[in-house]
Amino acid sequence: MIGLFTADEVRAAEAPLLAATPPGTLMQRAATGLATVCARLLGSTYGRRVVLLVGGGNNGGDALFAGASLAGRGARVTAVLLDPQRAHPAGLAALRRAGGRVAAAGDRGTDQLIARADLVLDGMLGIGGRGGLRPDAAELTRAAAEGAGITVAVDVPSGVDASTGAVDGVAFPAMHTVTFGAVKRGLVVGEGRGHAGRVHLVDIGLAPHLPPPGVRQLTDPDAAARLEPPSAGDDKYSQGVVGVVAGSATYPGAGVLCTGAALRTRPGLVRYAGAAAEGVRAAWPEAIVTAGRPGEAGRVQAWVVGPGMGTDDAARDVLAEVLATDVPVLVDADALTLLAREPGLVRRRSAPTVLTPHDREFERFGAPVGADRIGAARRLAAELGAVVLLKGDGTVVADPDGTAFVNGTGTADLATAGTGDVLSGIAGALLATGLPAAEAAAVAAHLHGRTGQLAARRGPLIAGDLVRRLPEAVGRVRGIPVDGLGDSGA
Ligand SMILES: NC(=O)C1=CN([C@@H]2O[C@H](COP(=O)(O)OP(=O)(O)OC[C@H]3O[C@@H](n4cnc5c(N)ncnc54)[C@H](OP(=O)(O)O)[C@@H]3O)[C@@H](O)[C@H]2O)[C@@H](O)CC1
Ligand SMILES: [K+]
Repeated sequence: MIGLFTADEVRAAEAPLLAATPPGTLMQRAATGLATVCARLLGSTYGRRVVLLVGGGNNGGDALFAGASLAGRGARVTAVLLDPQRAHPAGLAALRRAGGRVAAAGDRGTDQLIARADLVLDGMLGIGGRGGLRPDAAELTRAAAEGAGITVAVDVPSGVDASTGAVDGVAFPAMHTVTFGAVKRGLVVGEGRGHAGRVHLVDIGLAPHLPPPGVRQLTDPDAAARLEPPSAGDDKYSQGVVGVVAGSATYPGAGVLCTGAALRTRPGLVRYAGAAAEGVRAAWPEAIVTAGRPGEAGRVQAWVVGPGMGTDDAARDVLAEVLATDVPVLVDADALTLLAREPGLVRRRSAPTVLTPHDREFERFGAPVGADRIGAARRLAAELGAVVLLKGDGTVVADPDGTAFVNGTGTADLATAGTGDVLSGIAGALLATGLPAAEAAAVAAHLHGRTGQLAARRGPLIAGDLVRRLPEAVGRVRGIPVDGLGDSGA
């Protein structure tokens, strides 16, 4: 698992390390790692134009030392200083010694310099940044956004809140972020995720000083460890039976997608109960289908309730019936709308409940998501005593006990009708296996994102493609090579 940390946690961890190492050691480690990544991105350094955007703190110091290293390898490096009086003196001296040039923000020609750069390094502000970018920093950021060069952020893209990912106004649009010692939460969640690009972690020796992470990201091996294949003694019941209540007679699609996703994730046994029975039976002869109530479907180890089921009184009664059971329940879509009117239905449960809102559904529970997505998901989870899977850029899963996950997989192609129904089916199947609810939700988000990445490689995807590609994606997460895809990366 990858630990995700706030700026304060990183600062606190740095303190003993700074005290135990000679002055400047950590910055040298950071700058060396940064220069290595930049050189790799450039391919060759000789003659390449590099512009450093340099703020008055240590983030600027990192950029200056890395720039000195690139200048030493033949790159044509110019530092643009936001505040010439406060630029890191030793870093500036190192850059000058290596043959780098220095300009000030606002000098004539700075915009053209940035526009023509092969690589723009953002060392304006890191974990010391507060609030929206000041006008001069915002101006340099705009120039970098318009240029054609590779954009690399030092530690954190300037303008992104390192702890929450919030962006107030503009922020540096990095294709790559080279971060030091620990992955900051703001690089993987909310608006920050889109500004950070690919994240490269440079080891500066911080790990032993970091607290146990309260927020984590799953890797493929973490997900694989929770997607155990059936063993020789398993039968169709022992893998966990999942029940699905989704879709309506007029719109059976949600029931078909949700049931299909559950079957393809964990093909033990799926029971369907509801008005889309006919459509589900036709699509999935493997499922056991009833047009009756959930109580008539037979015993299950987890329920999925909500997608496409409507919000009328009958739907409300079905939801109440499912929530009155003593097994884990995943509540999605229409059932979230109903639950927001009657949150007591979930508070009185003893078995785990997982809620899977997007932002508008979340807001129905009383307050908008706001800029701190992890904080918002944790608040609602604690309030309702339920796991909250908040969909979005960097889907957040929050457990009522305070632990949380931020998903690291996925693609913008997943923003299409029915993909949420698929996620619910995957998560329901994993809940039925007995995984702790927050882990089931986090693994489901991971697998759903990987499946989307896989499906999107062959062109625009629709939700049904995800269902079809799920077995391949499970194999891939487990590290089994998939024929015909040409590489192993996502
Ligand atoms: N500590 C260590 O051992 C190590 C630290 N490391 C590096 O140091 C970084 C942290 O350095 P830091 O603490 O000096 O703060 P930093 O991020 O440079 O920002 C402060 C500057 O930004 C300015 N500024 C603030 N808000 C602003 C705004 N909205 N708009 C515009 N400007 C704004 C602020 O101005 P001021 O408010 O003081 O006027 C000040 O000039 C960290 O991210 C990592 O890169 C690595 O070398 C590894 C070892
Ligand atoms: K930065």
